[in-house]
Amino acid sequence: MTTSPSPQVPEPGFRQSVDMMFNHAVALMDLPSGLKEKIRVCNATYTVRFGVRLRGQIQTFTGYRAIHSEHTEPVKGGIRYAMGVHQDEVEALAALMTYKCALVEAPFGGSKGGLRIDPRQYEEHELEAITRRFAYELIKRDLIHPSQNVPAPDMGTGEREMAWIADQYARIQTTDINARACVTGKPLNAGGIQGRVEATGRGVQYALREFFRHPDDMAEAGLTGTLDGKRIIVQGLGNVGYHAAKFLSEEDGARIVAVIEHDGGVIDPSGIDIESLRLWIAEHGGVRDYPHAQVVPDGAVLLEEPCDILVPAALEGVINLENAERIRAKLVIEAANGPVTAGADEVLRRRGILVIPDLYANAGGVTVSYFEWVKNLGHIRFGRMQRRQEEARHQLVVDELERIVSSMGNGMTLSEGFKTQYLRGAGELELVRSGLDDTMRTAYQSMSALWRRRADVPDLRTAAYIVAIGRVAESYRAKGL
Ligand SMILES: NC(=O)c1ccc[n+]([C@@H]2O[C@H](COP(=O)([O-])OP(=O)(O)OC[C@H]3O[C@@H](n4cnc5c(N)ncnc54)[C@H](O)[C@@H]3O)[C@@H](O)[C@H]2O)c1
Repeated sequence: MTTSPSPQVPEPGFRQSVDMMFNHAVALMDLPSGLKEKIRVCNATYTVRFGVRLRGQIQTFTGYRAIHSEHTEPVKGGIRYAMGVHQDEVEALAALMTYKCALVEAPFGGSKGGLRIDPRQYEEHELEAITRRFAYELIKRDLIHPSQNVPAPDMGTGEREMAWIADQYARIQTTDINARACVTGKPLNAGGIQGRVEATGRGVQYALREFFRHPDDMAEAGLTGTLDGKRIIVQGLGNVGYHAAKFLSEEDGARIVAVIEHDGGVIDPSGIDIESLRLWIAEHGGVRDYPHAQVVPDGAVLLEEPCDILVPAALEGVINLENAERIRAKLVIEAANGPVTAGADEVLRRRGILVIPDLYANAGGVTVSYFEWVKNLGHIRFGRMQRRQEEARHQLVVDELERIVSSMGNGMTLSEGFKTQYLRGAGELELVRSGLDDTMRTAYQSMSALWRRRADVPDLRTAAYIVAIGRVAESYRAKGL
């Protein structure tokens, strides 16, 4: 492990970083400057403050819902529970949602929400009361609504919070037959879809598999072969990091050589057993004292260990101007949103370290959220065909889904993989995984092809932004502002 003094260079904030990445891309696009500005800005950010009586006194909470772009509605984006939540952060995350949805052709505009709270400080019944109150504030302003604004889980929230939100919506909007489609990431028994919990980590796996089918891109990173035996470091063993690490190690033969968590890191060059570590964290609240690998108190230094693939899957800004020169991965895949700052991005590029950008890498979550939303709106059950006569019914369902999707009038279609699997009578999980795989492969190909085709496009991130912004611009051209 190496250390060096921090350079005295100003680091842009998260929102400035996203703006800088956007600006790099639009500088290479032939779009009217007014339209560029319209696409860049966040349309609106709502701040709500509300009180909840807890432990005998009233506590006041602050929450946000940012709506970046309504070029397609509903707008979509997770709700984050963390102490660091603030307006700039939700606006940056909402902007990323706009570009992410456009890149993977999920028919949504971009939004994001957050509540400034440390969820670990509250009992479950307290969190339920706070979540229901926050949801109420958003519902009464149509900031949660099946056709207007559809949240999902993000850091600090999961199925449980989404179930409370869906239930709160149904209690208020008692006549809305589409109530279940007001939020995605719900538990199965509350209108969820199989494969949503794993979706973002699964998407990271599919993204890496597709990268390893592109020898020219691999050569840029100095990588050869397949995922088998590759050394991977993961930061954050939460929803995204855990599933990515689990699938990559169990199904692709990759070796997870280090894991970084909020209270430290663990390192073992021969490979870490992800299930055992996950269990330890669940029981002990962190990695400290984990007995089966070396534990390092300052986990962040493990970002700088040599590896083939670095998977930041926790916070934004963790690879920045302070440590970018010391990163020794060949490839960084941004499973989290915004883990590499705009300044660090340039340093990594200069040093030949390839970055697979967040707007693509973690798009698995919103992709499967789209399947869940369509399932809820269609009031159907995806599932295995029982009898021959059900074939005709399956075709009817596909036709109906196509009608729903095309009636949105944004040129979107159901993927061929999804339709084929559905007509074949595959189970819901197979359908979801095949649709996700299709989506991740197609999006990678569009991003990589543009990067290869245009000498002036410096990296995959800029290519991804150009593809995404081009689609948003096209939507404005077709429908007007
Ligand atoms: N959940 C999704 O479907 C989804 C979809 C797209 C993008 N993302 C992004 O992925 C990232 C992680 O989200 P998540 O849903 O997995 O959150 P999560 O809350 O499930 O997990 C986050 C993990 O990071 C750990 N962590 C917190 N601070 C840390 C630190 N300083 N160093 C190392 N680890 C730390 C936490 O202990 C936790 O295990 C976020 O950037 C989020 O926006 C999530």
